[in-house]
Amino acid sequence: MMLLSLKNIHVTRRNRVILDQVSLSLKEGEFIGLIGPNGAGKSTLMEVALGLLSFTGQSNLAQMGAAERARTAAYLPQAREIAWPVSVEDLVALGRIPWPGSGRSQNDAEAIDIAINRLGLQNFRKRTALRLSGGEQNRALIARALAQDTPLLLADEPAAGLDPAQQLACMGLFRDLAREGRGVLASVHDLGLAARYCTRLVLLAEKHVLADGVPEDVLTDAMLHRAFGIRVRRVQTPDGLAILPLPA
Ligand SMILES: Nc1ncnc2c1ncn2[C@@H]1O[C@H](COP(=O)(O)OP(=O)(O)OP(=O)(O)O)[C@@H](O)[C@H]1O
Repeated sequence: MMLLSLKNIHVTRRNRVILDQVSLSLKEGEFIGLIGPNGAGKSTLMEVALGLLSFTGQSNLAQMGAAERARTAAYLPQAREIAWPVSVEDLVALGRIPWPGSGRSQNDAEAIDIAINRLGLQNFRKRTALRLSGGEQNRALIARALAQDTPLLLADEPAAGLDPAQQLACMGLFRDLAREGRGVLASVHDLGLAARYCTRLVLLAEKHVLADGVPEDVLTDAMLHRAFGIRVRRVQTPDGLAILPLPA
């Protein structure tokens, strides 16, 4: 089933064209890594998809009412803001707001437990989220998105600020969610993580989708040089492809 359908997206910010003729679709079971240089428009595209920014073109999510959209797509924004001194458990429970019971039903309790366990936050449950480290707060916010229990998850640089083990756990979690039948769109800067964990990569640069396909077809020398101005060293490991960026 198609979960996300963006067609001919055009975005202008402060009289500057940021995205032009961008189309992207995502089906259940896919974990798409959105890659591209700083400023390419990855966050912009996610905000547009959710109807949070004005644009021309079509987004199936932006066409939905707020309640339906909140039950279809969870969103981890790039700015990891926790506004109040709530416990991790209460923060994660906020993900349940779109559902009947607003955090207090049996379903809510189960979804909150699952999210806390999958992010390894059991020992932080009663802690004030504002007093966690940056990486721990990030995991709590991913748990909030997971508790929303939506078929689609949009995550803006979910692995940013996580230690290497937590980066692997985070990417592994998203891969598992896709294997369980959800769809995940996540912006990723680490090309090796993107290559190993994503089912598909979409490379945004020069206002367009420069490449869209399986990782080995997108991460070509020519594309990486064009989009990032780098060359790379590739190492095949038993765990998949490792990519070392090098100056051109
Ligand atoms: N509030 C804003 N007003 C005007 N321009 C903006 C605003 N926010 C972002 N931009 C511009 O839009 C472009 C795309 O930004 P965006 O944050 O979507 O890029 P990105 O690919 O997510 O980058 P990064 O990898 O650095 O997170 C950039 O050129 C940026 O300067």
